[in-house]
Amino acid sequence: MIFEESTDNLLYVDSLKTYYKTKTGYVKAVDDVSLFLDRSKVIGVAGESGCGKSTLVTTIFRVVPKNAHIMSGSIKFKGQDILSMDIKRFRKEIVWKEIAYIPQASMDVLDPVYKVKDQMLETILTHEDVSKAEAMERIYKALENVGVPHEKADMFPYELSGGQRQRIVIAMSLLLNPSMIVSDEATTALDVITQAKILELMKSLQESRKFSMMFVTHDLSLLANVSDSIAIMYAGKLVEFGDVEKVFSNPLHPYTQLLIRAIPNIAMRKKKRLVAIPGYPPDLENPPKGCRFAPRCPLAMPICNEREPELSRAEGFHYVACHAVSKK
Ligand SMILES: Nc1ncnc2c1ncn2[C@@H]1O[C@H](COP(=O)(O)OP(=O)(O)OP(=O)(O)O)[C@@H](O)[C@H]1O
Repeated sequence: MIFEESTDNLLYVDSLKTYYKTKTGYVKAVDDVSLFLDRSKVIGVAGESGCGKSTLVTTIFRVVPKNAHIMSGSIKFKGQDILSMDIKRFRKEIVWKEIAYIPQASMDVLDPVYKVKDQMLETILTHEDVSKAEAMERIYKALENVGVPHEKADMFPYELSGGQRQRIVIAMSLLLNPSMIVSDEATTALDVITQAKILELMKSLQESRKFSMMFVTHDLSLLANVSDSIAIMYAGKLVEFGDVEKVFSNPLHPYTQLLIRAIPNIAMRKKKRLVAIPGYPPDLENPPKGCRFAPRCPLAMPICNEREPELSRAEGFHYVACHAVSKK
């Protein structure tokens, strides 16, 4: 247990291991990950495709594929272990009501054969004992909050644009006033202008409604303006975790440094060339013995190929798992 549990923690993930069983072994998709999210705060989880972000999210929601195994660890929400909770109770009391989900593809939440209002009604009526009229009033208010006209409630999802659908999913996620929203690449499929608007909307709703948010993305640049803390994942491991200002102004892990240097900056473009990270992430069925980033790391030392670095505190709320940093 690296982080001491506190009453400020809304979500507390401790030493979580979620592996996928294959014909030849186990894919170590989330491998000993610990992190926390405080009440009314935003955590950004970033890393390249395949580093285990979605596996972390599906483990929290208990919707992992059949071949996934939670090997060890725990996830606490408001102090209660949600992995060992009875699944029916979890679905009734936690999903949507306490933790809501905004996925990358809004169609994963919106059923194409039902009108928007019918899906929103169902979300309310399966969890709460309110009249249909009351529920409709809440739906219109929720749509207003995300800038979608009332008449769109009578449409089918395919009659709406991608941005409108994403706004509706955001409205749906807030219908039951959850304490936490998990957004998994929720803006990735949108054009940059719509993406910026949706991000702004999510941030302003988060500030006014004071829910916590886990914002998962492969695009680190999106996190600077929305997050309070940042968790960087690499090949199933958490390699850096800390206060957003600290991570952006003083990235400690060589992988985080490269990720930040890979962010395009229009103002800097003439002076600085973008740096692509050489090589590929390892095979998670047979990851390297020591640090999983060592084969791509410009600072790798012999110990990095031998021993796995542990996440440890650098200073204040800033943690890193790197032998080169702990040697400094
Ligand atoms: N059902 C599965 N069976 C076996 N391996 C899987 C399964 N689902 C995912 N994986 C593997 O687990 C690892 C983590 O995948 P995951 O989808 O969690 O990563 P990610 O960071 O969310 O990637 P992306 O951004 O591309 O969605 C990858 O190596 C992936 O190939």
